[in-house]
Amino acid sequence: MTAAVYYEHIKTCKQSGARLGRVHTPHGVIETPTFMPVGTQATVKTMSPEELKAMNAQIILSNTYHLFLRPGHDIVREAGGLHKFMNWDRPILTDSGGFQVFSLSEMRKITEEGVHFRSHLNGDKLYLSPEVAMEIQNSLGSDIMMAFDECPPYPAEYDYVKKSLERTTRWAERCLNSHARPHDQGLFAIVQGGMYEDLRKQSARDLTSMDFPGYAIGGLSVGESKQLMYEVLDYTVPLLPDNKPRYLMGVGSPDALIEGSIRGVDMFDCVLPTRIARNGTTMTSQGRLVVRNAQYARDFGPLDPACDCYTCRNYSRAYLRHLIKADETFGLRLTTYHNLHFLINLMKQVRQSIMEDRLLDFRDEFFEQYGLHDN
Ligand SMILES: CC(C)(C)OC(=O)NCc1c[nH]c2nc(N)[nH]c(=O)c12
Repeated sequence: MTAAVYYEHIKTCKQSGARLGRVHTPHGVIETPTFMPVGTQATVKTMSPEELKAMNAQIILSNTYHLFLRPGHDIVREAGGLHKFMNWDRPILTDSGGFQVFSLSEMRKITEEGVHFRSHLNGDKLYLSPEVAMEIQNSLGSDIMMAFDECPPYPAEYDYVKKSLERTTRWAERCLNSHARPHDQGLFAIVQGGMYEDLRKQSARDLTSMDFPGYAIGGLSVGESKQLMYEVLDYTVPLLPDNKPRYLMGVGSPDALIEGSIRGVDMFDCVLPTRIARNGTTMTSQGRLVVRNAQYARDFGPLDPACDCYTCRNYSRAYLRHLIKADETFGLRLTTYHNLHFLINLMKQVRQSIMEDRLLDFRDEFFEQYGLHDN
């Protein structure tokens, strides 16, 4: 019986070492490298499933922590699972809640068993552990589940990071042992280890010895410089098996997506495109454009002349600026649609460049146009 989630290598870019691949899941095949729109509370904010399909979103991310707190994973299970609940029939990846507990909730206590914390919504005393995180993700019925981990703060002392990654490894084993549906849900382990090379190697070695269907790199994009993040990737990605998907968590600026792909990463997620859209900041082929700025009041051209998305084909910068200034929901929808389309289209160009063995050339062209000369 083949595993529910497996990686198919298509080719390696002769110029950059990046790879073209497919991740097979129970709800469909994902062409990689790919960017995953974030739908934390069972919706990619302001987007309908039809719009996400129109822009060719292949897979979306949702969060165990948030759905555990609200509406409760039992309701989602009774609805027939997350795909049915949110009317999305393509792949879903759920994050495990570990990271969100540490970044969202107060009054938390970490023990070997798990984490006691208070809901950031109503202060209720709650508990998450590897076993509970697996039970929740089983109820959600996501195609790819993440192991329950601790993402240490940055910066963090060597000893703290070492103890934390060793517990994260023990938690990963408990997730593997309590996985009820390994044949229809793929469980990815999460490599931690902060910015310490020997700890990243220890985490990768211990987790890859347990043979998970896929591996994520956590604990990056936590405030470190991009150069330091790329350095950590340079020595961490090669430690991961080349026949399994590699997922860099929380990373999504255009340059980081290209640099991560060059280093062999297959999957990315980030709230950036949806979050900045809601305050009128957009990603265009000429770089970031804050469409709410006064200079666009009488600019009747498209947001991005080089873009063929619904927003750029039908509306002007002046109209978008007006909607955002007037706090009109439609404005948020239009900027969100464009930003997601921009990143999804960027990854399509990355895959095309890998196919043509010219990803480094593409990076230089993109950086030049996008105004990223300093990288
Ligand atoms: C600050 C942002 C969110 C941009 O990045 C990170 O924190 N990056 C790390 C990260 C994101 N999501 C995760 N999920 C889990 N289970 N573990 C993690 O380490 C992470």
